[in-house]
Amino acid sequence: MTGNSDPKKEILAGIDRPLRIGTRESPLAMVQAEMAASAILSAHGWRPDQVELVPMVATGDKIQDRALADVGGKALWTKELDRALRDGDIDCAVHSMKDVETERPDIFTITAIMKRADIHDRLIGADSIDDLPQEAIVGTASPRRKAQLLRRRNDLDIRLIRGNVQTRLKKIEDGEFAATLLAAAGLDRLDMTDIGAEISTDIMLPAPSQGAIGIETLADSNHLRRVVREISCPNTSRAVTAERLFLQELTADCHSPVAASATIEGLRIHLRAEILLPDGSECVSDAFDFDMGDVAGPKRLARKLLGQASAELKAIFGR
Ligand SMILES: NCc1[nH]cc(CCC(=O)O)c1CC(=O)O
Repeated sequence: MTGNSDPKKEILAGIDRPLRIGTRESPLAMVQAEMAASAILSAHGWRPDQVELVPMVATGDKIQDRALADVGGKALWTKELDRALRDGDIDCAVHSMKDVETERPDIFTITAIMKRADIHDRLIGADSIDDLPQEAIVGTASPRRKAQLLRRRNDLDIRLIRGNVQTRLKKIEDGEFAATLLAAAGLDRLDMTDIGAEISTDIMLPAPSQGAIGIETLADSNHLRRVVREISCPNTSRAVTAERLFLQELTADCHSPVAASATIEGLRIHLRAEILLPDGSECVSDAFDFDMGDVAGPKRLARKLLGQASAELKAIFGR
């Protein structure tokens, strides 16, 4: 870096080609990448042609016949973007933070987390979980949603549903499933704001990081980090970091029956969380308040929940 001290100038000077933004190519991922792109453009006052989306297919998108929780190997949503980022084919990668493992290769860093959207889940196919017919077939690929549904309605017939948001909605229309659950954030971003009924977080606490979009860069690229971090929302970052530390302490991921939701209250973080048996027969939940910088807070909550769990529930988390 030269001694020239106008940071904006340095940033612009470094970009002798458009900023290449990597994304999965599902319709939702593309919308999210466009949101990141336009936020970067307006943060730096760039012209539209100074960013470029680079779409790619993730392993998780290719495998449609099984629950991803059953697929061996990790990084099902991130592997392809990781390779492109590592090889310099893209400058940054846009992810749904919910799908990003807590253990990431050291060469990457999550440089920005954008302002969070609605964290709720929405039920499609009925007005509420209690309104579902006896033994209704409900589609979900999420062990968390499955466990939370069964906890409230153990008569329900929960079956695997896969595919992107549009595919899943079609399966409800066609009557293959009576109902399904989708993140409000995804539906809203796809302009489906009037689809589905909001489920209270008391019934269905969301997945850690739900509703948050993150942008990853190489850890050693100061230049790109400065470009990208402009679009980070500090409070969303703090909340998502707390939820991810909780998840990490459990050695769990988005295929685990785990829910967590942090909110910022002044200089404190309020973190609610729960762990469940997959059949919903056990749910251990609690909430902690801790200071913003206290990275041990989320870990204490994780250990407290494990401490109250049965041997069977502990075993889900390898304890
Ligand atoms: N695992 C798929 C996934 N990852 C992120 C979202 C929604 C968007 C978000 O939470 O930001 C979804 C779809 C869903 O759960 O309905």
